[in-house]
Amino acid sequence: MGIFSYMEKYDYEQLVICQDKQSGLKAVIAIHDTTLGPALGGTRMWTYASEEDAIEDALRLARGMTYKNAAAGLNLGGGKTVIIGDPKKNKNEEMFRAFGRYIQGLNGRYITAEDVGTTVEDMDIIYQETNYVTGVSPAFGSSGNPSPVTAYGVYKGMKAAVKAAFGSDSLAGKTVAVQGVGNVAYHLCKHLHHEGAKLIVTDLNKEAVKRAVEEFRAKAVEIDDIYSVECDIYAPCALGATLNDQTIPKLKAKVIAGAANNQLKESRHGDALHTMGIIYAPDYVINAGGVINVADELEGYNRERALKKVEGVYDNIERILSISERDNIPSYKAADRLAEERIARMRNSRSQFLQNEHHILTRRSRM
Ligand SMILES: NC(=O)C1=CN([C@@H]2O[C@H](COP(=O)(O)OP(=O)(O)OC[C@H]3O[C@@H](n4cnc5c(N)ncnc54)[C@H](O)[C@@H]3O)[C@@H](O)[C@H]2O)C=CC1
Ligand SMILES: CC(C)CC(=O)C(=O)O
Repeated sequence: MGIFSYMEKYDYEQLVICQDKQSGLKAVIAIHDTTLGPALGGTRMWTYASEEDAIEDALRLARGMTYKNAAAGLNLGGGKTVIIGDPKKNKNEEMFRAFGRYIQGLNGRYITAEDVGTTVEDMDIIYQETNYVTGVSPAFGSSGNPSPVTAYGVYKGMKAAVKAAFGSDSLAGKTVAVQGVGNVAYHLCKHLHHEGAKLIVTDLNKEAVKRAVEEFRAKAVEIDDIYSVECDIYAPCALGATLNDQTIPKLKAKVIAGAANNQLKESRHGDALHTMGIIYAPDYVINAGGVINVADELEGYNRERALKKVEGVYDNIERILSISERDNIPSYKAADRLAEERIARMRNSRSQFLQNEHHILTRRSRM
């Protein structure tokens, strides 16, 4: 499908292609929907197989942010950036300065933060060029790395999903298979270990696996074996699309609850999980802790207030799973419905306001 047809199909507002020869910056900023407010979403740096793959990833992730921010009750729209490159080899200061100027050029329509491959230090550099960046160092009055807070939200959401599946939200004695033990999952594993869960982990990065084995007595398995291990909960915490035709038939877990964005390869995979009776905590609802945390910066950051809001992920997952059960619909559909209804209500109330304003102006011109 051509880019314009794809953007039209899912109602995207804007796609910005940024390049800076000197620094090697090649970035794609996708803004999906700003009905609720400026588009907030992180910047991912990744080596993509093709430019088309990078654009598609930016678009898909941006739309996910619209739904995430709406479902979390934030007054923010959805956007995301991908920078094409290897975060271990291709970063430089000029690149993030150049990127910051592109963000500034959007004049507040898009606000960024961390995602896979970018760090607080990168945000600090962007901050030299624009105020439209969050997740900057606490030294600047900002909230710092969002990953531990995302993990806290995933932990709370996992408990709500476990309650729906097993009748109690305790994770003590439960076995959790964690795919990817990076920034978010490391902190998630800490919470799970502390509550007495047993951990099975895998990661492409052997150092990350070693740390989880040593600190949390996790059992390590090979990359492809994580889907078929005996466990109660599968926690996808690496990249997207890991719930697909190949993996779903292998799953033994009764609950899927993890941090990764865009876990379902296609919507029909969410339908398949529902048919199989697997409780799926919708990705953008359970992993909203990070964005809830950085969004708090927009009101003047208060850690305690932010964490309180993040605890609401438990209630949100509980609500969505109960709608899913009541209406016998897949949980991803229940979540999409909540997000879409909120956006539609706000769009409607805004257009009502404009209509009234128009009415008053028309009357005035007759006086
Ligand atoms: N950092 C945050 O606050 C948030 C992150 N997310 C999502 O959560 C996921 C994880 O994010 P982070 O922890 O920040 O990223 P990260 O890059 O620190 O961790 C991801 C880990 O997954 C590993 N990995 C990649 N492909 C793999 C595979 N096929 N099998 C096993 N391991 C694999 C990587 O080696 C890495 O250690 C991403 O999908 C991200 O978009 C969502 C919301 C907020
Ligand atoms: C990392 C977050 C602060 C925002 C984001 O991009 C996300 O939730 O995926």
